[in-house]
Amino acid sequence: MTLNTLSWWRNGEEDESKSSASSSLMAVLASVLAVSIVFYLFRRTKNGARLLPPGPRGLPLLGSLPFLGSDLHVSFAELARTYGPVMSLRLGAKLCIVLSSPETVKEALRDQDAIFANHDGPVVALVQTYGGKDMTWAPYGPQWRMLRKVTMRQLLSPATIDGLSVMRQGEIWRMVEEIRGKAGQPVNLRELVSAATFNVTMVMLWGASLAHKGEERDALGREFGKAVEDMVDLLGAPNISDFYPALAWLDLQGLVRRMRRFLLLADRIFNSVIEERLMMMESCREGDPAAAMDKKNRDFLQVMLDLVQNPDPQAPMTMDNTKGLLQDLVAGGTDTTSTTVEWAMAELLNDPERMKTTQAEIAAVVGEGNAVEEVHLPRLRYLDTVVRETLRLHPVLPLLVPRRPSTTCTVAGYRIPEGTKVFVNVWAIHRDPQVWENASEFKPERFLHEAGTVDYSGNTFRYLPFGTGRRICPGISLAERMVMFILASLLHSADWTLPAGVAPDLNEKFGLVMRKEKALVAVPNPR
Ligand code: HEM
Repeated sequence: MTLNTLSWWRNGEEDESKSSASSSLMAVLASVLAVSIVFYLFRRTKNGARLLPPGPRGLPLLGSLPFLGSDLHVSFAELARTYGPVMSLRLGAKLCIVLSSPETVKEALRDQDAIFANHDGPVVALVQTYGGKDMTWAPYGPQWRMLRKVTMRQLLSPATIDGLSVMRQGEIWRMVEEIRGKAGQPVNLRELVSAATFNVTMVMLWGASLAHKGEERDALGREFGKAVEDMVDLLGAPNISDFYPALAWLDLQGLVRRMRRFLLLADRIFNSVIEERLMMMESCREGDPAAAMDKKNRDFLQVMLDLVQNPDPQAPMTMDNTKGLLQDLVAGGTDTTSTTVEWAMAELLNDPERMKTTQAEIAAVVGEGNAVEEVHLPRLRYLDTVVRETLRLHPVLPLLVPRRPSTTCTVAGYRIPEGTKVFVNVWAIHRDPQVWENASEFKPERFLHEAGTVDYSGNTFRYLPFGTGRRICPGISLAERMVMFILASLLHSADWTLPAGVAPDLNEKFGLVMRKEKALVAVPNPR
């Protein structure tokens, strides 16, 4: 093209004066080109990084989109073998970076934590959260800080979590009853566990409003639980609007429309529980002692509404923030927890010896015939390693929540431009044979030997099931407790086997939350 352009200039040369004008113009063009090159090189040198990270070239307009399989984490891991632990590629119009080693993640998310503190949310996330009024999708800034502080201090603090243990226990014991009633029959463990997790989350969120509602509350749980699962799938669905932001207004796949339908349902439920609670609070103020809520056992909703009504001047909380946080806690707390339990059960069903070891420990700590209680959990050390190993092989968010650097920066000597979408391939790091011995094997014992060196804190960059840095999951201690409690209760209530003729399978299905491809079905045999 350059040659053609130049020949176009030459074709126009008719006499000497024109030729000299043309020479001057060529000189000007050459100077502009030279200055641009120097400026370009200088910009790259100033950032300390000369180039974008290596990566596949891709096609014009489409980038690498046509070449990626449906399991994005696996495609990224395969490409990283060729291009290295910092890789760049285009997905449609979007420049993306993939980090796939403990060193590069540490350099980005710890050493440059503030730059990488924005999540890069999909278009549908803003619809789901009243325009980003929640914590997960809020940009890193004052609103996020306020919501994070409130959540850590008031909702997910050890005191609040302890205060709600009786409520959790009640729900899990109901699940155990259901299992006993189905002895010898195949049970869909995904449905059972996600219903139980959802009920536990609901009682923690607005338990006081559910205390007397029996069947009505179970029906609500089923309807809302299924809707939340679909909503989480929508958050992870590939969306043309995310790859080509200029086309977002067309909503070509109708994903925004689907998210709006979910929001209508969520809003109806949130508004009705909030209105009911506000009426309760009003009666309480008017002196009706039956309406007063035990201060110690306040559920999450009560804590949030108290904050809306008596705002902390440094952290003013609005009704939209309340509903946004409810969305975060429902989405963040249910699917992640039940998916982890399902993977752990799938691994143990695949490994009967380790299933026996786990059950023997639970029986020794809890006692045959007794119900599991949360006080038993700290003594279940082997079960703890089973959970850690499950989260290593099956990190529920295999690419974490993508980040968006707020300024151009450098990782491993490469330039990471502001505004790119940065994926952290935790799945690949957790299965990297250079990082883990016998990386693809399920060996919980490795965590007995690694005790104290590998934890959930996000400071061990080869193990990041809850992420790292400022955006690390705020629900770690609740998640740990719920996963352990549900698993211990399942394993103590029955001897589980796969249905006759069914082979163990551990196939994954990629999504924001990575589930088993097929729901796990198993038979609870009386012990
Ligand atoms: C096994 C269960 C869970 C796993 C594996 C998990 C994992 C994660 C991960 C990987 C992130 C992203 C971190 C990052 O970007 O670095 C995250 C964020 C988050 N999680 Fe969890 N999580 C679990 C349970 C929970 C629970 C029980 C809650 C609350 C009830 C919760 C609430 C959140 C919230 C609100 C965020 C967004 C934080 C922010 O943007 O600042 N999660 N979680």
